[in-house]
Amino acid sequence: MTAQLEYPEIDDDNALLSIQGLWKVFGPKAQRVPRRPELASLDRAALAAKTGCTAAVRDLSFNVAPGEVFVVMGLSGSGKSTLVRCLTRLIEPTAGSLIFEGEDLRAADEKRLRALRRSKFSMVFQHFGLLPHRKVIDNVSYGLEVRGESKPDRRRRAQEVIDLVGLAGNEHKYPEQLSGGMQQRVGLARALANDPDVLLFDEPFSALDPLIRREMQNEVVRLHREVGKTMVFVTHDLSEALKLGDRILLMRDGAAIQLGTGDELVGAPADDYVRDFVRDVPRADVLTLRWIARSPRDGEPLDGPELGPDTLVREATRLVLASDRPVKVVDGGQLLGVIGDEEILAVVADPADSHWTARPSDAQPSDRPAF
Ligand SMILES: Nc1ncnc2c1ncn2[C@@H]1O[C@H](COP(=O)(O)OP(=O)(O)OP(=O)(O)O)[C@@H](O)[C@H]1O
Repeated sequence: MTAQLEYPEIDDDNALLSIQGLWKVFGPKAQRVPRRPELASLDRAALAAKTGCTAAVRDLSFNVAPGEVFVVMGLSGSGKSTLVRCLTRLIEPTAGSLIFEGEDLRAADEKRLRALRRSKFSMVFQHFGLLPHRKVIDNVSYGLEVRGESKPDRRRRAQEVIDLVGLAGNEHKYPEQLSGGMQQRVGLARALANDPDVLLFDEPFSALDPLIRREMQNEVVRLHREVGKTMVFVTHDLSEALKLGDRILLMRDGAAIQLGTGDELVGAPADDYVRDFVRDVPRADVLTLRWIARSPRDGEPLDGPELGPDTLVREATRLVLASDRPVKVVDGGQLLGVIGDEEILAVVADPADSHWTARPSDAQPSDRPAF
């Protein structure tokens, strides 16, 4: 049985970014596809065969909360890059609405869009996009220059973000003198220099080797903690998505397959596709106690140790196995359920390829933000 934990959606009023019915169709007479149900309902391959069109993004609706790290994940070709470019209309959507801070972005003219892209959004790309003939400090301050800020202001702000991303001492180097990881730090600093409301990342670390990649992921986690920016982060890497994302949108062939927190995707996959996707994830590192707590049985002692519902199974394992009493899962003084060896071992000893799903828990995700 699958756990049915409901995380309420962020409603439109408190969303920073609200996307409704978004489509991007490439190909001849693309506009007709979202409008005509007999075309809109075709899967990607059938649509391509019938019309020559590709639905890169199909009928996506979701809200992004202020301060959230929203991850868009999917295999190559699933539509991630197209989606993230549609958000600022670098790619013009075919249908749907885009509301940012209450403003209808699809109604914005070119001038307004340019201003928004300059002041509210910053993008970090896979291939850094640095200007090779400019020093680090001048790459970082480029956006401020375009915005017409004075040289002393630019320098001050550039230095601030260079320090923030750990590039101090490299201000006067040229990009080619830096390693890939350092170049991406310049990309990050440049994106932060504008003090945008939203940072958009398109597979920023895919070109980096695994160690540097992990280091840069940690850097994003740290920066998010320090500057608290809203982030939309595109990746095809599940572990990256789980590490960074408050919520993850899993896409396939342009459509949304599941939107949820990492533990929801792992604990309650929406279908076999998601189940396959998360099959190799070490569940004990992702699932929290709220997923495995059960109601106490008749006569069971309730004087065991207490843990919070957001404790990872991995962190609770030692205590649960060492305790001769069931561990109580307690939230704000309220008993949500108990956990014994059986519940822990079902997760920890689970072979990677078994069809595992969390059991329903009495625990309520009451301490989650109201998404
Ligand atoms: N300009 C275009 N013209 C026609 N088809 C396009 C265009 N851009 C993207 N597509 C198609 O749209 C689909 C989604 O592409 P997109 O690049 O958004 O996917 P992705 O998930 O970002 O993949 P990747 O990780 O490989 O970049 C693909 O089938 C792609 O071939």
